[in-house]
Amino acid sequence: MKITKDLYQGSLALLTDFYQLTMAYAYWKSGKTEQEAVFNLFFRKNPFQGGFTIAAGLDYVIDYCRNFKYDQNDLDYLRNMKGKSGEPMFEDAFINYLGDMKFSCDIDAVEEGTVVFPNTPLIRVKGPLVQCQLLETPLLNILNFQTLIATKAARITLAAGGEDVLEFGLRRAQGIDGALAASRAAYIGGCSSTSNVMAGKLFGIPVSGTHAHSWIMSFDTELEAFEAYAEAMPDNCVFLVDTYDTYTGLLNAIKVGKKLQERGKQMVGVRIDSGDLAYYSNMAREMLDSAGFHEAKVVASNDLDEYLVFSLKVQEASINVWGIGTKLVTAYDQPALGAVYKLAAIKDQQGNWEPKLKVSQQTIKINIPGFQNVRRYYRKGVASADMIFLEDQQNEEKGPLIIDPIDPTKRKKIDIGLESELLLKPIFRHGEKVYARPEIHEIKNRTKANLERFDKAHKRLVNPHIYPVGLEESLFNLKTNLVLKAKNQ
Ligand SMILES: Nc1ncnc2c1ncn2[C@@H]1O[C@H](COP(=O)(O)OP(=O)(O)OP(=O)(O)O)[C@@H](O)[C@H]1O
Ligand SMILES: O=P(O)(O)OC[C@H]1O[C@H](OP(=O)(O)OP(=O)(O)O)[C@H](O)[C@@H]1O
Ligand SMILES: O=C(O)c1cccnc1
Ligand SMILES: [Mg+2]
Repeated sequence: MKITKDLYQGSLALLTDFYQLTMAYAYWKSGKTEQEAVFNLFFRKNPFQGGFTIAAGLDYVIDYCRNFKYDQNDLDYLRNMKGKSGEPMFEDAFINYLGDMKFSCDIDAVEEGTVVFPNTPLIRVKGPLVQCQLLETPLLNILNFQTLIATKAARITLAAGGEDVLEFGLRRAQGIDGALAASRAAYIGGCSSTSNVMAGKLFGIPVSGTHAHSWIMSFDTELEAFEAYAEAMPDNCVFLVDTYDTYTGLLNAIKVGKKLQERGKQMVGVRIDSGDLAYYSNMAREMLDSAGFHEAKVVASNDLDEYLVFSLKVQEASINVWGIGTKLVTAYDQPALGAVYKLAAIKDQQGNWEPKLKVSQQTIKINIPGFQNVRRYYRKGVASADMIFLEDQQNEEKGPLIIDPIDPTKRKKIDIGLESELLLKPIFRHGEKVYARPEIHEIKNRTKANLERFDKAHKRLVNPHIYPVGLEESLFNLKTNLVLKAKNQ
């Protein structure tokens, strides 16, 4: 297993776009490597046309930054890179500089499992320009995917109304790493367990599983297959009842369930993986109930997503547990979040922060300049607005006005004295971790608790009400002036 061994145990410093290294070299040649900069990572639109997003991936980022070091193999690889002329791409002194580089940034981030919205920084990286730059690609790689999948899982589990959702995605996930990261993020987003045993081992996620059609097909009869399974796994019997005929399958499951009872064991439930899931789940419930198996679960699977879960609920299907794979772990209807990482400010020779702006014809693509933080306000315990502000201009007493970054006619006055919290928490200071990494179960609980603090209107699957996120007035003015200045250049 050379590939996986190299992937997970070697240095990940080269897991980056080559242009980060060409820029790093050019920064070094220009004497700019140590100039202090601040970058923000944010996305522009909630995925799946939804009304919210769940932040995930920070724990990977922490690992990545703590281990950020070019090892000898990395340096040799770079030393051997040749330009078009056949000359080495990078001077030796630069390679040595990379070898000596020690991660020394300040990082502030939104904790995993937090509900987040477009345009607010999920991560703020402050430090030497070259280090901030080199972190762009890996940070985006990690956070884009895990945040996307955690959000998908949250949508699905909301649709399931608190019932168990089992993540079954490994076989159709985007490769090995995609599968592992997806299982982790799906758990954070609200799934109860994963079928991916390695994810269970690596992340401490509960693992669960039933059995496949092949198990049934390997016997002469379905009944024999159920009996043999019950013999082998008396405490873990979820019988897959649809291999031949679901009605007969249910009769067989009940027969074996009764035998289990005689042994003092309980059948956990049945699984239905084809056909009309509303019709067959209701049939299963009725048959199980009349046989006295009131506690037995009806598990359903087969190409499910949040919309089908919602529809099956409306149809009053008797499903208690949802097995969901492909559409969850591949984020089927939106395969990328589209978060970006932009320079927001740089320190000038005098040590003053100079806000930076990337202009664009599309207003949505103009970044928010300056050294920012985000404050979330709650009214009677319910989240009511997020304010992006310049960290050195906190003014709590005033009762700020927030202005929509895209449509400045949308404004909201925040009342004085509302409960509030800062969303960006200190993670690293001068390269040292200052954040206690929470357990994955704690993160999952945060997702649930966070979602409960938002109005239903933001959580519905289609046409959600847009949650207000705005720029504090002085930040809005700064941005507007910079845009006007840039356009007049
Ligand atoms: N009551 C229902 N309402 C809406 N969608 C449903 C309902 N029951 C099942 N579905 C969905 O309809 C699709 C049916 O899939 P498909 O056409 O592959 O049939 P199938 O039953 O899986 O067939 P096969 O037995 O060949 O696997 C699946 O995505 C399934 O989740
Ligand atoms: O449908 P998903 O959400 O991806 O969930 C996982 C699916 O994987 C398994 O069968 P598989 O699809 O491999 O075979 P089958 O459809 O022929 O049963 C399982 O029975 C589910 O149907
Ligand atoms: O345990 C299961 O039932 C399972 C696991 C993976 C994929 N489909 C089903
Ligand atoms: Mg299938």
